Amino acid sequence: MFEPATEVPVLRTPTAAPYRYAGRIRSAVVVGTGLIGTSVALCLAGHGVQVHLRDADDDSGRTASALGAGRLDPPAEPADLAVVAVPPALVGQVFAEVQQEGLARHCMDVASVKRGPLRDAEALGCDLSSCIGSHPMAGRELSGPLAAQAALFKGRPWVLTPTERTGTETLNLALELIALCGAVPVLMDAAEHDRAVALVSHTPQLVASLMAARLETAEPSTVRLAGQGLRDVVRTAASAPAMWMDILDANAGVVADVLDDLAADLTATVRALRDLSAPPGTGRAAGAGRLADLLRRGNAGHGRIPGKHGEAATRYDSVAVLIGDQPGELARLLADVGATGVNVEDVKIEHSPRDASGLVELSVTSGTTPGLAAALQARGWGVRLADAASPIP
Ligand SMILES: NC(=O)c1ccc[n+]([C@@H]2O[C@H](COP(=O)([O-])OP(=O)(O)OC[C@H]3O[C@@H](n4cnc5c(N)ncnc54)[C@H](O)[C@@H]3O)[C@@H](O)[C@H]2O)c1
Ligand SMILES: O=C(O)C(=O)C[C@]1(C(=O)O)C=C[C@@H](O)C=C1
Repeated sequence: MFEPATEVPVLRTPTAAPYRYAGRIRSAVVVGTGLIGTSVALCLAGHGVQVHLRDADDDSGRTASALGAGRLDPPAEPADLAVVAVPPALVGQVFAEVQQEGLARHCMDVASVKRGPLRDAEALGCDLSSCIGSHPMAGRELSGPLAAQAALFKGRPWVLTPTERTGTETLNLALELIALCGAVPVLMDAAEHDRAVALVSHTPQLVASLMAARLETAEPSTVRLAGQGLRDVVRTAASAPAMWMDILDANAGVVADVLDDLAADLTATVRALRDLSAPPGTGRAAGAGRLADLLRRGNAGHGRIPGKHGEAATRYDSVAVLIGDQPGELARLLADVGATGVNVEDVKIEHSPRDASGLVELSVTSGTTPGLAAALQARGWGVRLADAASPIP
């Protein structure tokens, strides 16, 4: 396909390998100062890069600047790199503007689809040797600069889609940007990327929306019972519809193929449940078998989701601690955990809908739970040990 740059290690699969920072990016322009653009800008500014911000919406630019993401004036001479973080349908147009204005010597975008922006840039006559497509596999269900986080990309895969026309310097700058954001580069071609994200990102978004849509007309007394299971499934249903329309528009056929397979599984599951609800001796056993097989396949698929830093999912034990709903309570708990010397790998908080309390689930390395639970109990915390270890994706 193309020759990877020699100076910076290029990885086909995510690992937590260290990167050399070659110091190529001294200045950058971030176009689109929403969630992703501002998060990137905060990373760059945090590494001493001179960051210039541009957004079609003045408020967005001003807010990002006030957060310390960069300055609002344009660079006096072309910046080393423009990071284009606008909706996917506008990427080609913004690449063309950056090149026509001489705003930066190289451009990369971060859009969630890769074939469309490349096609648009080509159609608009952009110099593709200095443009590169990319997609950080990290985000939030929130938009805008106020949702930005410098740590958003830490340990996450960040896809790069260079073509045979991409210049080595452009690729090196993109790799350096990914390194500065603490992410892990994964090289793919644009079509391969779009097929992969149809399964791991675009279909999950639709499933979340479909499930959440079921709640629209549900009885308030039903919705009130929502627990963590539902919240985990529907979190991304809160995402901005306009952005997702743009993404799905650019990958519609591929996503429809994945949904066809899912629809077949749904139909089979409905049949299995109908059989299971029939009187004994009329196919109940077969229905139960097919349902059990689906649940087993779910376990197997879940187990394939990589853990932190792209490693195989690690199994952790968990300790659940009851905390009161008062200022400083969580900080006091974490300080007490810290005092025991046990490293917390993940924290989940389940709020009680009725009481002024919550259940904090601390995931810790397997084997450390008995000592941790005893130490916390000794400090007055109400503690429950979970029966089963849970993998952290
Ligand atoms: N949201 C996510 O989780 C996520 C994750 C990875 C990649 N992405 C991709 O990142 C890009 C940005 O997404 P976001 O979530 O940050 O969106 P956002 O809505 O938070 O920010 C987009 C910003 O682009 C600005 N903008 C629109 N048109 C512009 C133009 N012509 N010139 C300058 N600014 C313009 C908007 O005013 C807005 O501030 C999208 O391409 C998206 O597909 C999003
Ligand atoms: O976790 C979220 O809220 C996301 O937005 C994540 C997510 C994803 O599906 O992984 C969504 C779309 C982006 O293109 C990249 C990341």
